[in-house]
Amino acid sequence: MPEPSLALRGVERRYRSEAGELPVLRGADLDLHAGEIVALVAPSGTGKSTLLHVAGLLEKPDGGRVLVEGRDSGNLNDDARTALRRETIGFVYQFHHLLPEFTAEENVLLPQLAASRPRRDAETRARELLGAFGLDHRRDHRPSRLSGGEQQRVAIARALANAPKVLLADEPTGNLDTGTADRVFTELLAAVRGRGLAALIATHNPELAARMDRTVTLRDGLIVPA
Ligand SMILES: Nc1ncnc2c1ncn2[C@@H]1O[C@H](COP(=O)(O)OP(=O)(O)OP(=O)(O)O)[C@@H](O)[C@H]1O
Repeated sequence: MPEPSLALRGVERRYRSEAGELPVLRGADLDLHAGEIVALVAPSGTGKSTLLHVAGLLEKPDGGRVLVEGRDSGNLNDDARTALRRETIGFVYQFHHLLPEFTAEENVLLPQLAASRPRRDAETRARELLGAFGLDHRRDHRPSRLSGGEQQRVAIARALANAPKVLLADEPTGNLDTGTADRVFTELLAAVRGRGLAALIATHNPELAARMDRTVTLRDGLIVPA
């Protein structure tokens, strides 16, 4: 078996507050291989977002390890971890999180410039990606002038901008009406499959989960088959 694109090994995450300590992840394990799309379906408050943020190197685990293509993120300083995240992981949120003062094209361009891609290459890639999501005519629009479905398509294009190996998504179509959600989700799956990425996608929708390769859930802070 080749090395997983993303591996969680005994990942722990707990939140501290005045009320005490809340252990959310208590030793979570996961292997996610290239070409594999996994649904994460679990009740509200069980830790899906926490898991995605830790897996996506946005939050550090309190224990255990997160390995991306075999590289242990725990051994890296903050800059190196940010660079690893930028180069290997794309993240799609429920609410698009696009930068409001920038156009669609600029939103897809900026992560590439942050990763030191030459501007001309980055512009070409941003246009290709927006074109692939049917957004040629929306390139120069700011997010507020886009529909919800268009905003999420731009967010997906942005997540793919640095050609990641792993795509993580937290309810990526949870904010859209049913018909739009279905279309955007179909496009997301096609983009992930076409690129052979490893993906972990949180959803509350069993029909969307059924379109992925397998489903996992969170139980008592562990990742288990659903
Ligand atoms: N920064 C934080 N500080 C303190 N507690 C937090 C923090 N983030 C999350 N929690 C708590 O940790 C638990 C898991 O939260 P998380 O957002 O990961 O759940 P979730 O499964 O994604 O929920 P939902 O489906 O409602 O989005 C919840 O009880 C939440 O209140």
